[in-house]
Amino acid sequence: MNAETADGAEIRRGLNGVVTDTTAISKVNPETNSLLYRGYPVPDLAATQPFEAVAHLLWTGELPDADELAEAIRHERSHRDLAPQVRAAMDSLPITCHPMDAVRTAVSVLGALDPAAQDSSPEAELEKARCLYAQLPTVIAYEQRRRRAGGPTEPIAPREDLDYSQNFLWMTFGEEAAPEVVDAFRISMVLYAEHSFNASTFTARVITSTLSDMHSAVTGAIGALKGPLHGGANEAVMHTFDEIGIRPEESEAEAKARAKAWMEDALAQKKKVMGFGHRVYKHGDSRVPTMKQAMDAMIAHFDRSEVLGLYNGLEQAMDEAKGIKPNLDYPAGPTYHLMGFDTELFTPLFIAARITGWTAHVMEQRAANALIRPLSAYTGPDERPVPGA
Ligand SMILES: CC(=O)SCCNC(=O)CCNC(=O)[C@H](O)C(C)(C)COP(=O)(O)OP(=O)(O)OC[C@H]1O[C@@H](n2cnc3c(N)ncnc32)[C@H](O)[C@@H]1OP(=O)(O)O
Ligand SMILES: O=C([O-])CC(=O)C(=O)O
Repeated sequence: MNAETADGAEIRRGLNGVVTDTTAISKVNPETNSLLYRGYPVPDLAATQPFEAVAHLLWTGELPDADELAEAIRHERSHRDLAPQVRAAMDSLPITCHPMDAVRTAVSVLGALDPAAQDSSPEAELEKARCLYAQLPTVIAYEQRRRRAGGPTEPIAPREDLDYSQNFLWMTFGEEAAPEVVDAFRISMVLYAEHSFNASTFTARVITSTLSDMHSAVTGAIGALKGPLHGGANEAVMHTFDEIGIRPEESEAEAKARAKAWMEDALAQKKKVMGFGHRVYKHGDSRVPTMKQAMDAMIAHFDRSEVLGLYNGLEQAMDEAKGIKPNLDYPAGPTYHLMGFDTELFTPLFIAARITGWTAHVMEQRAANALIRPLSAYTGPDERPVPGA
């Protein structure tokens, strides 16, 4: 819904359609329904690359060669531990708080503890990015365990013999995940890693543009990601599935019929259903086919065809009624559910992936900074006297 100011300037609400800057990090192309990270098609990266290589690509602009990848893997594995103050801060929070609040707090503490927090040189920023990416799985896995334990608990220590995805699942569940599960998890990380000027990345760039520090930018970005119109949608998708009812004894067709009826009713009530629609993609999210394949693999692995019934029922009814397509959060939610994560942990998993994109944007913004400060059209009262002045 755009408007005009009194002197004819156009107002683009929500910055809809406004190009605010350039970026060399990723290209979202709704015309061809494609997404490139540094020029590489993301489905091809998801099919072939470890998440460790994609992180390196986003930060440096190039895929690592064998030596660089070995070094990236070594760095990630040796920077997973948390300072005791981080766990103490998390333990001081009630488990009734949302895990996004706990992760946001942990990042804030990590920033406060970092002796290089105010050093924004490219070398210091890259090191901060790599450390945050290595530490966030430890934070998130601990938050999952703390919630399940009902309060402070012993974390499961990271294992240096496991890669990023294997170790993430190990620290969360205390057992080695099946290779199919590890691969689906890795794919989700690659797909969630980066998406140009989305709301959370833009938030990180706005904060950086004031010459604030990287941890502050990431803390703000987490706040932006939490909302259900953005990353919070993956959690909201699962709440929809729960509201419809997940019945493992049910056939795929029965589940599909119930989901279709639920969606028809929701749309008749003019509800917004999370996991559908996108500001940029209007003909489908480029990442959904790859994530759907990963979800299908989990459905087959855990033998849960009723989840596919719910998925297809909602998608079909939305398409028939409004032609609105699913976004990445739609297949990601049920995938994380099947892997065993609590629903409230889904958006923190998005953080673990997007930390790579956010920090790449912080570095790009800083390298060619301009304070981000748009204008507004004033609609309050005309000038008037203060009583008694
Ligand atoms: C990884 C990500 O962050 S992807 C995004 C995750 N967010 C969600 O899934 C939340 C649900 N989706 C939405 O709210 C929207 O599609 C957004 C916010 C993502 C994009 O929205 P915008 O580009 O601002 O479009 P807007 O919200 O104006 O929608 C345009 C029309 O489609 C409808 N629409 C869009 N999405 C949905 C939806 N999920 N359910 C029902 N109707 C929808 C709107 O009601 C509107 O209809 P109208 O013109 O009759 O009023
Ligand atoms: O691009 C957006 O607006 C939201 C999105 O899909 C993402 O951040 O991955």
